Amino acid sequence: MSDFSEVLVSENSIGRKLDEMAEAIRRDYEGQDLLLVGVLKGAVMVMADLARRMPPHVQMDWMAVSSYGSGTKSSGVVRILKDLDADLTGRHVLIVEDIIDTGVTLSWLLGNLRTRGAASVEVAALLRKPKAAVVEVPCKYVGFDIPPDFVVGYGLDFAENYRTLPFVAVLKPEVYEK
Ligand SMILES: O=P(O)(O)OC[C@H]1O[C@H](OP(=O)(O)OP(=O)(O)O)[C@H](O)[C@@H]1O
Ligand code: HPA
Ligand SMILES: [Mg+2]
Repeated sequence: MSDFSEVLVSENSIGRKLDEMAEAIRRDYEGQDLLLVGVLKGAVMVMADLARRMPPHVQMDWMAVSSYGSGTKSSGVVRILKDLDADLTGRHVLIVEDIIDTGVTLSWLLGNLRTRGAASVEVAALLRKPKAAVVEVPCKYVGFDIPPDFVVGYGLDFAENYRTLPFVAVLKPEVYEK
């Protein structure tokens, strides 16, 4: 029996949306020094696919933060597990995220990165759950607004599983309630 109640965003729709987002980003940052900051682990897929649509002087760096642990509810406490290698002074930074759910992670991360002297700090997120927002986060590039269900796939996990799926699906509640 499938663990999913529905495929919410297909592999093809993700590809087409990333084409649009990448074009907007390329246009907005043309001729500027752009650093993409991926938030591990969830943003691995979106970062890899977005970065491949960027010109060659766009750079990537990674930060690992975690607030969900192995469950489906935000702990509300964000921990840095790995910090950036890059110095952000004077750089245009675009945080790349898989999902904005409560907004707690990004709101904390924006606050943190904005203290590091960057020329600008903006956000690109593939998914956003407007009805789950606890904190409003300014997000310049959004792929899809989705309902407040727990989703997995394309980098998103439940207890580290399902990240490898090429699509985004709604996880049946009986999978995480057992
Ligand atoms: O808007 P929020 O409610 O804060 O949720 C969004 C964050 O939660 C997930 O990360 P998680 O903490 O599960 O770590 P992971 O990326 O390693 O799965 C996701 O990748 C986002 O970073
Ligand atoms: O819906 C979600 N699924 C997986 N990880 C998440 N982290 C925040 N929201 C989610
Ligand atoms: Mg997670």
